[in-house]
Amino acid sequence: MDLKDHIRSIPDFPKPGILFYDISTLLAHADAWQVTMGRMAKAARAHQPDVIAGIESRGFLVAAPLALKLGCGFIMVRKKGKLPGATIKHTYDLEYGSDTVEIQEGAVEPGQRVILVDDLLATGGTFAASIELLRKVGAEVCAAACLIELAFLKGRERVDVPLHSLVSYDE
Ligand SMILES: O=P(O)(O)OC[C@H]1O[C@H](OP(=O)(O)OP(=O)(O)O)[C@H](O)[C@@H]1O
Ligand SMILES: Nc1ncnc2[nH]cnc12
Repeated sequence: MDLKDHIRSIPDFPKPGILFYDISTLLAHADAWQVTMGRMAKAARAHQPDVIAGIESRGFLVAAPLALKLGCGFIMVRKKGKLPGATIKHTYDLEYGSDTVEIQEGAVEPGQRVILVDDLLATGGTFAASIELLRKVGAEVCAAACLIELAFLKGRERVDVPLHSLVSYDE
């Protein structure tokens, strides 16, 4: 199955000049979602993770089912101000705008193998910031995975762990 057949692209969202890759159509298609999660699980399993970390919000849609499929725990990398207790923050640039991600201290046991998962890799700022946060709380980030890679933005160069993407766009 070609997953691209199930991903819509919408010009000029959320800003002029941005071609937005919309996974709503893929998630709404039972077979396409099943195939997506099967492929991601196959790539992820090889790294023998203890924990799957998902990035808010679209990343949760992929990361939480992946954790269930692999029998791993799931932890959240969230936008600022959403997590209770002691947290660590990092601000970074997006393809459109900027954001701050946050993780709870103690979210992982020191040395636990964590795979970081998001729906889409654009400039790589979100992955790079989240990897930094996970390391600060003692995780061993063994891999990263996403459904869509915008290869022309070269975000992969900012990710210093093995990165799996299921679908790649060159423009
Ligand atoms: O590689 P980058 O340039 O950092 O961009 C990728 C990030 O941008 C999108 O999130 P967005 O901030 O739109 O939030 P959402 O998941 O809550 O929709 C996407 O889900 C990734 O998390
Ligand atoms: N072009 C894009 N489409 C969908 N989500 C994104 N997140 C960052 N860039 C994006």
